[in-house]
Amino acid sequence: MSDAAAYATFKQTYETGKEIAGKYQHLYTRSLLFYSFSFINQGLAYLSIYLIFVALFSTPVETSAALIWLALFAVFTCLSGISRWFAHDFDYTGTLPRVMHGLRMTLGDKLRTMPLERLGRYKTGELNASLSSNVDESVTMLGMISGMFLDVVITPLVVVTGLFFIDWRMAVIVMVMMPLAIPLYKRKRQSGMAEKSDMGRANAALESNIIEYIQGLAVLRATNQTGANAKRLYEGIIHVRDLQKSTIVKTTTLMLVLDALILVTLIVIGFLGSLWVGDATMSVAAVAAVLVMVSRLMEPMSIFLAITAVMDIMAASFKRVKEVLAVAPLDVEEPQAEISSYDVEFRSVDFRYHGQEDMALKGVSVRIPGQSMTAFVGPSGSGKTTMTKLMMRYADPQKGVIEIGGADIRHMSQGYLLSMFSVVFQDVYLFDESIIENIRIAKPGASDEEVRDAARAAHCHEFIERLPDGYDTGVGDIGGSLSGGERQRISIARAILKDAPIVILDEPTAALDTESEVAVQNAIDKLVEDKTVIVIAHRLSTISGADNILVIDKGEIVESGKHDELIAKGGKYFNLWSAQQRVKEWHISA
Ligand SMILES: Nc1ncnc2c1ncn2[C@@H]1O[C@H](COP(=O)(O)OP(=O)(O)OP(=O)(O)O)[C@@H](O)[C@H]1O
Repeated sequence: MSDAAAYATFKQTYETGKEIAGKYQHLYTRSLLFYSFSFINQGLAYLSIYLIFVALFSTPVETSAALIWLALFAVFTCLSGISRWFAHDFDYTGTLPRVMHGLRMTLGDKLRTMPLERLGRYKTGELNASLSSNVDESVTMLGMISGMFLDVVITPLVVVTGLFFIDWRMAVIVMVMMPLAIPLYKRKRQSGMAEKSDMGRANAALESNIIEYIQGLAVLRATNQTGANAKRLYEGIIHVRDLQKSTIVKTTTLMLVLDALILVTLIVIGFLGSLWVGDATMSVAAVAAVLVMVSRLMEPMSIFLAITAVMDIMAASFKRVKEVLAVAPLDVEEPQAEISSYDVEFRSVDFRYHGQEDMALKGVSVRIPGQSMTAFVGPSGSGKTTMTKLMMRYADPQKGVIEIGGADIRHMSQGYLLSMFSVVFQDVYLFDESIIENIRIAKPGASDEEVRDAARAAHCHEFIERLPDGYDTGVGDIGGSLSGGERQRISIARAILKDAPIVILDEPTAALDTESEVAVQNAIDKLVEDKTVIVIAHRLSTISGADNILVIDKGEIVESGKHDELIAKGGKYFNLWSAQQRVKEWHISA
């Protein structure tokens, strides 16, 4: 234990423990002090066994002295037990679950404020692992480890110090034998961290493979690809099994060697003790007491390597938690912005996605006037969605400024900025709650009547009323039985309820049949009244009435104007329009 590397590790573990404990640090430190006090008393209790034996082995037997030393033994044991009670899991009132809760809440807040672009780089399973198993492992192991570690260190130290007063030769034997464990410890520590990191990575990858496999099962079945993906999952399971096997084999071997070392110590003590009793340089009481004490140390010493494994798992798990906590939120610059309108302006905006070579947006400068309808058109991958994402601060552009109402959006809090937007996507996510709560999510606190009014305006009241429990029908109960158009209209009801001044429509009617399209279009007409409306459109016929059309190509705005102006110009828009007209004609003649 006096070895520098071991000391550093103990210190690091202590520091990690303080970090995990967060605002309960003082209780953690207090708990360690109580544990230390407990194990000092435990060592003293073991030493008092010697005094009891001396009294019992004397002729005649000194019964009253034996009883006094027994009382002392009882006092030390009680003090040890009581202080362990105060130390346990920081204190006996349940601090540990509070630490776990606190850490999860901090992680939850981090996910809420993390730039969406950064969030998108994680696999679902990775975040799942950080929030659940890694938090569990970090905190639970912290609770386990503090007591175990101090038990292994302090009790033997007290006993060995006491042994010097009983028989220095015995103390030397124990001091020589015990440090032999240090090379084992060092070897285990070196390989341990790498193993635990590998295991952590393999488990996170497996969790994310499982989630992706389950989420994508419907698509995989439809494309008859279950076999190929199951193979990836199977390989992940095998990899985790192999890592576990190798860790168990290594750890068990080292533990058996350590157990053997302790047994050899006992045999050496018994053998030399017998010789020294024989030449009258040591008493029978002393040999008996030393054998009892050293065998009592066996249990904590034999779990010594298990403790190092726990220290490694805790450090590796908390490292993953810390990686998530270290992601910087999008800063909100001071002073907070005051806005005068809902115009949206891009000034020389360049944006490149993380890890991509090509720019998604190049020198985009455009003003989208408030209370008007602007359409983004252009080929797939041209940057239309990226423009809408940047308005909501999905990420900050590498160059340029985005303003709303004349104010830089970096000067707006996330809550304020997002309160200005309603978005209707093609894919509508419904939470596993009732229909009414699914709509109310857009405006928590809205009354039932407000929600129903929004649903009526979005033309979904009728189909909701026909569901088994009307508005209280659980989305989980009806599963995928809502049609695309119905889901769209629920999404529009959310947007109507939110009543935000800027509405983004990501081509919501593109995937619908004609009947649903008419219903959804009616709902949209209600939603966009008096709003700044931005429509991402592939089918140009749906936006020919827009106040302004921006034609985007390879991240640049290449044309802008009204439909008639752009047609007259005979450029990119004209080509897109003509191509779509030709497709329509083919459909009619086919
Ligand atoms: N999360 C992402 N990470 C990396 N690259 C991305 C990401 N999202 C989009 N891109 C890339 O940025 C470019 C612009 O994408 P964007 O989604 O803005 O295009 P779009 O015009 O909306 O396309 P579509 O009409 O197909 O939706 C594309 O090259 C795309 O591959």
